[in-house]
Amino acid sequence: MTTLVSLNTVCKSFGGIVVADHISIDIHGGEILGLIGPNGAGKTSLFNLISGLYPVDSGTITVAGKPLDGLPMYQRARLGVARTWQHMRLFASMTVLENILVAPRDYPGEKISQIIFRTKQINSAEQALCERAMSILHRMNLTSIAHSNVSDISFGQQKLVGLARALMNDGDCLLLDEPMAGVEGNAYETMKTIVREEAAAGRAICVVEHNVSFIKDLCNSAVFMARGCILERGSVQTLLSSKTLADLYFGT
Ligand SMILES: Nc1ncnc2c1ncn2[C@@H]1O[C@H](COP(=O)(O)OP(=O)(O)OP(=O)(O)O)[C@@H](O)[C@H]1O
Repeated sequence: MTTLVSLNTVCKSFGGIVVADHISIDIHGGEILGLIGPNGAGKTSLFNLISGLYPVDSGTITVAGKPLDGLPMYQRARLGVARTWQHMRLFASMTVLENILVAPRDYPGEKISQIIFRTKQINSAEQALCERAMSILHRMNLTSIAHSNVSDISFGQQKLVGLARALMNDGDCLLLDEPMAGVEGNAYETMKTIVREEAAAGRAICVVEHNVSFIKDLCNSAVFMARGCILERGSVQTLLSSKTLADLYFGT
């Protein structure tokens, strides 16, 4: 198995709050790794460090062998780091399709010289992006709402749009931050299917999720975090059958 995402002794503190304390994790292509732990454990912070929202204090992160150190978010996205957000961050006044089209890895026509001299290529690249976005929506059974305003669709559909936007990156690393929170019914099943398909396509996927049955269903293994530390890595079943970890997680 190829290691696609690698964190090596990553540390990060905000003042006195330690969110990452010498974190080392490898995620292989095709793997779905669950990241579980109580509120405030540092799970989302880890995603923020990988995606470049915050710089690490020390340690290294590589994706497909390329170091991300010091790179801003957009350059990490270009290297194949894609993520969803706990609070979706969709553009409320835009359509579903427009929300997805903001997120390819490269935009055609970013340079003024291309816009002037290569209009045809830009048009066909934009057409290809549009087709790609529609094919992702098709996989999610959402083509009928492609032109709906994103604020007019259901919460579960909005969560899927957040995932669709991340999939536009087509990268090696997919970070899913609480994809199932508030999602039920068809959207829940679709989310599971798509995440499985993306792993089967060889991506390294990490899921932060409090929905334990989703994690049990989907993840090959899981990491248990608390107070910025990894306490244990193993199967979800094993982690949750540990009384110490269950006590920490559920506060029982
Ligand atoms: N930018 C920041 N500045 C200061 N403190 C922060 C910052 N980001 C996160 N924290 C703190 O770091 C700790 C870990 O937060 P984080 O969101 O990573 O936890 P989490 O495990 O994802 O929790 P939850 O399951 O509730 O989403 C929390 O105490 C949080 O308040």
